[in-house]
Amino acid sequence: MQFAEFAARAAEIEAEPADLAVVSLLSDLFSDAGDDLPTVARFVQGRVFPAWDSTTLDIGPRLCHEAIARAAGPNVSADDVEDRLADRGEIGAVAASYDFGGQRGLAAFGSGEQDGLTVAEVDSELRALAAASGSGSEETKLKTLYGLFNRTDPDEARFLARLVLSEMRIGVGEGTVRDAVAEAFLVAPADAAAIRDDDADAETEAAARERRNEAIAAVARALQVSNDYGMVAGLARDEGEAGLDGVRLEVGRPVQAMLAQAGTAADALGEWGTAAVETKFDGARVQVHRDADGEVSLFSRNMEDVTDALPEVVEFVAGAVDDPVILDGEVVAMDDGGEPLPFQEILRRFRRKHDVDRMREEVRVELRAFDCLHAAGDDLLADPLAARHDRLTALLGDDSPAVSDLLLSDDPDEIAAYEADALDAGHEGIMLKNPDAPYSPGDRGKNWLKRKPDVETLDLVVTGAEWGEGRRAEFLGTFLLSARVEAESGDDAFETIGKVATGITDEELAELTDLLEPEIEREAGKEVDIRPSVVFEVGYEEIQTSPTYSSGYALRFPRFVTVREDKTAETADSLDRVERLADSQ
Ligand SMILES: Nc1ncnc2c1ncn2[C@@H]1O[C@H](COP(=O)(O)OP(=O)(O)OP(=O)(O)O)[C@@H](O)[C@H]1O
Repeated sequence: MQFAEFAARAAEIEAEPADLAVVSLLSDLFSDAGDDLPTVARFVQGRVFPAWDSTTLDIGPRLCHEAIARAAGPNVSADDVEDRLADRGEIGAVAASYDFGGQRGLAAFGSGEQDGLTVAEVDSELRALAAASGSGSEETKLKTLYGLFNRTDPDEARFLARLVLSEMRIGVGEGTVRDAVAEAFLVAPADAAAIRDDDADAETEAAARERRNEAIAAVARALQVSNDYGMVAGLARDEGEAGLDGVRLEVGRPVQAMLAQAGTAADALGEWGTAAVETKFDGARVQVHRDADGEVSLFSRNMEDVTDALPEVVEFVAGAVDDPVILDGEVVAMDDGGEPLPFQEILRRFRRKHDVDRMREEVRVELRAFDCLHAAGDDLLADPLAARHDRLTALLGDDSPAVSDLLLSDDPDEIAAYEADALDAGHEGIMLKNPDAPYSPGDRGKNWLKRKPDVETLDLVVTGAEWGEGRRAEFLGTFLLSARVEAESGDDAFETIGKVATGITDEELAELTDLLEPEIEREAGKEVDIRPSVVFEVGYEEIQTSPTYSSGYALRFPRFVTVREDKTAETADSLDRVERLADSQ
């Protein structure tokens, strides 16, 4: 498929306000995509790599602006691009506003043959770009990107710019892609017609809807297990539902973590009669994969590969497990006496790429596994928690400290005593889980409840900052924070809620500046806009309603706690949560 064709269809989808019509346009695009189907299914979501793959293009706004400026000609600088961005508000519109005068024009002038970019070419160039590393890689990336922009017309440039910055924003979320895959390849045309036809009789329509829902469920299950929209789209087309049903967990390919809601023992017992009670460890979520060759890999809750940062967990698993497995757990920091250390300590180890050996001496980490998703060829997602936990104990041993103790109880007093013990031992609280529930990846449902007495903090996204003054002039100082507003389409928005400047040491300011500077989108005097990507955990006294910030709320006495390196803008706290916390104060 020509990239121009992809861009035209993406523009059409973006302009379509009705959700059902978007699914239908997307389904047509998938049907027409031919060999490029997997790539197109990723591109519409602003992805080059599957969701499970933590490879990134690693292109910050600055690099993208520079590439656009180069392609736009010698009189255009990255600053000009940023000025236009301030005017137009969106990188796609900025890219489309320049005339890159690409090769398409030349080709049309010469042979008349089409020499435009193809979807496959854009994909392979971006993949090559992602693989560039080490010294000189910035320049390589810039050249590749410049080369691509140079060959685009304005419509293509719009979507290329958005794709490289992972900001596709055409109103296509994961649910839309799921429904469109089902509609394109699994729903019979007669059923699709019956659902659309206002005059279809009720029984026919209900039966058609049921079949459509079954098809969507088959796609959803395959996506949960694989986190690969491209592969699932291809399978749905080539092998139908039978192909999707055959998708299995693959050791080495992470799945999304099951999440928890806040809740109490009374909630748990009222709902399930008996609750599975566990310690809530104050660490970082880790998914452990050990393949048939004994190779161990570790992933964060964002499915990012953190294997190299945690060698002692790798060594422990390699020594303790003989079968291929996927385990879910928490990695915790311990002091020399085996007491748990605060969460901030584990963050000094997690995702670390340098000085791992030195840090290993400073902060000791251990695994606390609490779930087993796969063991020795068996996928266990659909099994009840109690059975999965038995499997975990069988693997690691009954009294292994690496396995969470699981208490099955229907007695509120017993649960209260368990909670008191957990807190006494320095843990964060307890988890209450439905012992009969399956493992539902990515789901923050009611089957896992978390209970912690600590004052609440918020995980907010940094969307702006101000350069400091005097001896802090080289550092970003005051940080503007935003809460996430979930959109059906998947294009989250971010609404401001406050600024934080308290609780940060000079050393931290330098680190935060290094972290945030590449994400700067615009500068005006001392103020900068920052691409939503870094998450701060922030404490506060109270949440107030306030007209000062776009969320309608403000934080009283906000203070910086830590950078949530294990979170991304998409997993930061939502405005809904802020509202709930404000209501419950
Ligand atoms: N025994 C356990 N079972 C499940 N999760 C646990 C357990 N012990 C600790 N956890 C951690 O608790 C997290 C859920 O609660 P918490 O609110 O602390 O996390 P969060 O990252 O701040 O928020 P959230 O996960 O709700 O977005 C899990 O993601 C996991 O990392």
